[in-house]
Amino acid sequence: MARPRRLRQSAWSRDLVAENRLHVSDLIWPIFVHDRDIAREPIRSLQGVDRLSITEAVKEAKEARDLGIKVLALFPHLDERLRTVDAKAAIDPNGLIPTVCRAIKSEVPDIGLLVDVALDPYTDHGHDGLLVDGKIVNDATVEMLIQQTLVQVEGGADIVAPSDMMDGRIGAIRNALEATGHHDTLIMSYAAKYASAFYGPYRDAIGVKALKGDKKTYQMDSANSDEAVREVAIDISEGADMVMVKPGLPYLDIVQRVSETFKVPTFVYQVSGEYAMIKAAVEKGFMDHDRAALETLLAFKRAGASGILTYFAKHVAQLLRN
Ligand SMILES: NCC(=O)CCC(=O)O
Ligand SMILES: [Mg+2]
Repeated sequence: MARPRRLRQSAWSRDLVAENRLHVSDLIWPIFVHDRDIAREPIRSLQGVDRLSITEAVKEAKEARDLGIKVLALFPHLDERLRTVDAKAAIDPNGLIPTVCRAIKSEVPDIGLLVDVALDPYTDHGHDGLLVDGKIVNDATVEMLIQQTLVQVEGGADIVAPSDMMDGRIGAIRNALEATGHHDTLIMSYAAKYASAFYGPYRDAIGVKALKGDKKTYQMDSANSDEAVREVAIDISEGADMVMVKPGLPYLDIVQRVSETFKVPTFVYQVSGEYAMIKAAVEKGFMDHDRAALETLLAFKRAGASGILTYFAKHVAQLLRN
């Protein structure tokens, strides 16, 4: 008689036949850095996540490296006065992110640094691109993204991750990297990024106060799946080394479809709202923190993800080590 339960009868037999496993090297840890003189500042909507000073970010990079985490993703929280309609702080060679990259690379050269390429932390309106007459203008934004890429790469970033969803930016960034001798810089494209309600706490983390309108003219419509395949195909053809699907859990079907269709390294971002939901439910006593975190991360592996950006990364790296 077929008794699938035979294989489930003990921990050792379940482990023996497990089809997927979560490893610390699957994790990319996003951290928030600010330009203030405060070592750590809690983020109200992201329990357990703080904005860090540069010194503190270097300390965390060392701890992450020692835990076996391979890559940190860096996100800036800028002083209000540096957010402008032209987002010029994004292309400052001595800006916050290039400075953090230099600081981390000088003390922890063996951890990979992934930087975001998008204008939302730098604009006064909170959009990822330049806003002209109520519209996000594509090609002028791409020119800015090229400059933003180059200052970050010159600061020491290893992976650039355009999260803006402008058309043509992967090709333009790849050409600029080649033309400036940065042949080895990796591009992880946020190729299928959906206009999502789950980014709320992230906006709080980077200090976007009042987003004007929404991002539906550039981020994808959650109704669509074929469109994700077209977006990924374009970004690969333009020179992306790795692609990303975002958010994570509500888009597992897209993760699976992209990884199966293209066979390129496919990453997934377990975004701030997904993290915050688990934290809130745990706080209410509705579920177990570590089991919920590990189960969601394993689900991404099962769907075919090569790696996961998650605010749980450091904690889970500690769990996996024990
Ligand atoms: N470009 C990075 C993000 O938009 C992160 C979103 C989130 O964690 O909600
Ligand atoms: Mg695209």
